[in-house]
Amino acid sequence: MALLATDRVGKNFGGFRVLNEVSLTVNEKSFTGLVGPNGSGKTTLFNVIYGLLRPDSGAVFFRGENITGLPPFALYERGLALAFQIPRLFGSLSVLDNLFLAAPHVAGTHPAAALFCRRYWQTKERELAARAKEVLELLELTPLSLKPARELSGGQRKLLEIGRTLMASPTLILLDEPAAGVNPVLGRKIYETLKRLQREAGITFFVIEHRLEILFDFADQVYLMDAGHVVLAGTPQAVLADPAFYTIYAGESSQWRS
Ligand SMILES: Nc1ncnc2c1ncn2[C@@H]1O[C@H](COP(=O)(O)OP(=O)(O)OP(=O)(O)O)[C@@H](O)[C@H]1O
Repeated sequence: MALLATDRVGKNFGGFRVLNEVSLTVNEKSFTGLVGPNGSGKTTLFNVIYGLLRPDSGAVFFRGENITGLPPFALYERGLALAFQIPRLFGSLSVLDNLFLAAPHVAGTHPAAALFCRRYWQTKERELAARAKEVLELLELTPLSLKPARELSGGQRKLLEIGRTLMASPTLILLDEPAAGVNPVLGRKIYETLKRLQREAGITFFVIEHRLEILFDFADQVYLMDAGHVVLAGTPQAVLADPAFYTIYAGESSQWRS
């Protein structure tokens, strides 16, 4: 069943067509990859899905609901989270505090709320602590809980960024290049963790990746974009067996641009 769907999404930047009638679906509990050469429109599509950009045409559906143009916080609360390529962490705060700050439905510390809803906040805090503990265990970051985020290695920061998305117990996580900037062994380890989350927690992943040699070992389904179009879709094996894949990666294709 389709958890996420884009229906003929179009986006122009100053007369340049960056997304052209992009229609795709991400099935529930799948590990779906989005690949394509530089500038093919992958990040723009993620930004449209995540409400960071408004499409010029078309629509985005999440669990059957039209979410086009909804802001990121509204999507996060619905179970759709995005992990940025460059982790957006608070460097001087601990790993644990970075997780706390990512939790949804935290309305802040209004004095009236603190005074009159004490029991509510105490329960809320206990729930948050339990969730953070779970997330740290899932990502094997427990020993680093109290370390300031700026002292983490590149790979650990990526895991913490993913951990921040997990605080909302999301149904779907969009990931922009989780293996970028880390060595191949760590890149694979990150993917193994994601795959475990897919299997054990039933989380759906939609992942942009340039490191195809890693992604293709983990994805169930892959979309290939070129010049703003989806040009191939299928299992990694099917995509690799299609001559169009090699033409595009040889940089010969721009015939779809309009
Ligand atoms: N805010 C913007 N204003 C103008 N043009 C933009 C903007 N964002 C992206 N573009 C252009 O849109 C095209 C698609 O960019 P996008 O970042 O979506 O591609 P991508 O497939 O994610 O590339 P990469 O793999 O290099 O990250 C590029 O030509 C880019 O220069």
